[in-house]
Amino acid sequence: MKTITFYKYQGTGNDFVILDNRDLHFDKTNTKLIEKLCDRKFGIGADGLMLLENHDTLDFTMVYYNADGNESSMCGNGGRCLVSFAQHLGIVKDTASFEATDGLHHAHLFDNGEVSLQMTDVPVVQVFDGHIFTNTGSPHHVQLTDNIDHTDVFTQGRHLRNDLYGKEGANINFVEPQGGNVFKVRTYERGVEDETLSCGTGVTAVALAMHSTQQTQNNEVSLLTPGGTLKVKYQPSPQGYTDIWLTGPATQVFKGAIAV
Ligand SMILES: N[C@@H](CCC[C@H](N)C(=O)O)C(=O)O
Repeated sequence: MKTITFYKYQGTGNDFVILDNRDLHFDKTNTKLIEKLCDRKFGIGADGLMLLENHDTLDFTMVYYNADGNESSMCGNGGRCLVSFAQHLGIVKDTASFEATDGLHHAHLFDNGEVSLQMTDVPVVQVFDGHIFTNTGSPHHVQLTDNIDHTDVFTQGRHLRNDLYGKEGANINFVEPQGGNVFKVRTYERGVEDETLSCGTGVTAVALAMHSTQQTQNNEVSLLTPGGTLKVKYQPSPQGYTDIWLTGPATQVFKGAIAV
């Protein structure tokens, strides 16, 4: 029987199966297997699966799949977890540089287990009547709500993801300002097709959306998600937002082997 050695990580409750694929042993075309490994009843269980692979000039390459088994766009919490995994493997110490689907990322690792990840620059934040749309490495819809604890994120998120964004979809974020520079956020993720406990590119989109619509004047905000607190820093400019950093915990949960 064949087994796959895996690691399970979580970043503010957004959880991932991670495989060390530096020897390229994993069959990336096996969508069904990726979906099964992420299945919470028939597999390990996760919001997504990542491969850590070699890179010619940087520390490593990140390959990201959603829980539905399909390769997707950037995952901010996943990127932070993969940086922590690279440190576990001894590939990096307290800084890292890697390539993901949206380009080059830099990261810092701190002694308290937090990881800061530089996100892609965001040239455009589109403000519509009732919502905001931006791409922070992944596409995000941001919508204000006045009772986030009682918002039906699954039903409303699924509806918006399908009816407004079609087959390609988008991630749907609900946000409620808490006063000061603090915002409560809940996210429906495409590819998971459910609410997750936190979404890194999602809270980044929320931070930029709140700044663009003058809900905050600050360059650093705290985002309270069901899985914990993340911080986003950014520099606004006439060209959009640059120097964007996502910071929060990234934790190894366990290591295991699964029969496939
Ligand atoms: N959880 C991620 C986002 C993962 C990608 C997303 N589901 C998509 O397909 O756009 C994050 O932390 O950013």
